[in-house]
Amino acid sequence: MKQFLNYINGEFVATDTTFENCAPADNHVIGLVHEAGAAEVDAAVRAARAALKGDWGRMSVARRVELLHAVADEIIRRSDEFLEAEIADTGKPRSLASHIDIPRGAANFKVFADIIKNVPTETFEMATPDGGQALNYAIRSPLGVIGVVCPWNLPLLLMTWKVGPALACGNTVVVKPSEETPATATLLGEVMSKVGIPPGVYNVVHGFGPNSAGEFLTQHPGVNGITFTGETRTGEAIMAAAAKGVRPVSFELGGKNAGIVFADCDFDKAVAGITRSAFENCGQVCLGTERVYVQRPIFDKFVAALKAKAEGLKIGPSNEAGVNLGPLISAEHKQKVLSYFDKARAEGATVVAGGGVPAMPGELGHGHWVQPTIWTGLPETASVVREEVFGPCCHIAPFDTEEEVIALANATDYGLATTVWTENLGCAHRVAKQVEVGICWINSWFLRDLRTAFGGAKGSGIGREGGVHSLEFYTELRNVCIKL
Ligand SMILES: NC(=O)C1=CN([C@@H]2O[C@H](COP(=O)(O)OP(=O)(O)OC[C@H]3O[C@@H](n4cnc5c(N)ncnc54)[C@H](O)[C@@H]3O)[C@@H](O)[C@H]2O)C=CC1
Ligand SMILES: O=Cc1ccc(S(=O)(=O)O)cc1
Repeated sequence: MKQFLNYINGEFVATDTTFENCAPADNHVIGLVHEAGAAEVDAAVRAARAALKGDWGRMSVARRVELLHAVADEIIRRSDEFLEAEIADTGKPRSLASHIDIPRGAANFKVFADIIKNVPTETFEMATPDGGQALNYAIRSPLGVIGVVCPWNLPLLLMTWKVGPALACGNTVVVKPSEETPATATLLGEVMSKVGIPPGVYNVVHGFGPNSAGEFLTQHPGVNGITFTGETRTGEAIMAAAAKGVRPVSFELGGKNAGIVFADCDFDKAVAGITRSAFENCGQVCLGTERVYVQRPIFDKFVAALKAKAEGLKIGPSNEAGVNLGPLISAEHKQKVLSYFDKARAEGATVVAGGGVPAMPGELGHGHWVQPTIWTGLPETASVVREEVFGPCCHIAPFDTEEEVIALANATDYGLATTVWTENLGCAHRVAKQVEVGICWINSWFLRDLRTAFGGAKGSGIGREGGVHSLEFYTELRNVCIKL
């Protein structure tokens, strides 16, 4: 049976406590994950600290950049292995993982290596009170040992989105992958060894959150900063842990994102865009659209078109040709999503599409499948309109005016992303300016340039990462003032 080991100080480390890693598609056991206890987490943090003072800490930026490019190249060279590992762990369609997860996993190393190579720091000349001059210039130093706590929805992509810039800035990392998806973080350990990243720079500790590796890592006093992607409630627990020692956090949390469709939109493009934003990755994307607001003149036509799209999506295993929708990540998450399906019905929803569990053949019957689901007719106070479901579902409501839809979009504690569909650029800009989110897409969704700022407003996060914004978190900026 496959064993998923911790990766500490350049070595794969087994422990006595293991748990099963199961495939979401049919629930078969993929392998055993070796859970890190407090001792292993401590060893990983100590190794990361030692590496900061060793070869890695002394390395030139040029050499660091070279090594990170080598990491990216090695991921691409082994992309079939990464792809198989990611598909087994998540059950997502092969087409999705091969076009998004794995290439982005590699790109995250190259892009941030190039940014650190090219980004300047500021200098200011100043007059001094004695009539002389002084020169200020800034130096960026690594923050130190970074704890990286990851979710399961885009395991390699979201982990490297943190590890790439952290290492580019000269930090060392201890990664805690989600307990649901241990494979690609472990495989990345092999890549790090192969290309010559010094021991202790990249460490992986497996396990759960509370009273396990996640908590041990975030409470460890040797961790200088914590970057986390996951649920808002978990963010609260991690923030409490980070308060001890006043350590900085960067949080990418949940969302309840609105899609806004104006009557003057390019109808077919809007339908295709909302289909993707609601159902891609089986709705398990923090940027996904779970609330759709459609201007009244095209409301009925839009609902009918989205229903046709949802019912046309092919549900099935990763390797089947033409599959659009995989399973949910776990039995527990399926229960959560189905409980929202029940609540929607109980609160008076009209079920336009789906609403249940598809019949799957053979062993797939043990998997965590749900139907793409659309509701209408609910008030804004309904559970599935207020709370993040993180499944393949959306509620569609009509609106009349621009002002009204902006108020509807903003009436949430979250503030991650919005997608707006209109041919009127003036309207698009007015909406973009007023929606309380970190990311606003116009006539598009999940179109990412890694140099741009990414993060959530309100309850959807703290801080921005991406491009030079990542440097703000992963480095300490020191001003040097020389009296000339
Ligand atoms: N804003 C963003 O960029 C993204 C946000 N998410 C959010 O993530 C959620 C789904 O991911 P999940 O993995 O279920 O999130 P989660 O919050 O349950 O778990 C995320 C990670 O935190 C760890 N963890 C849990 N409790 C912990 C604790 N007390 N201390 C330390 N670590 C702990 C888990 O083991 C896991 O590695 C959704 O709510 C989604 O919106 C997911 C992807 C991106
Ligand atoms: O699911 C959340 C999510 C998806 C993508 C990205 S990014 O493209 O790496 O910015 C971040 C979070």
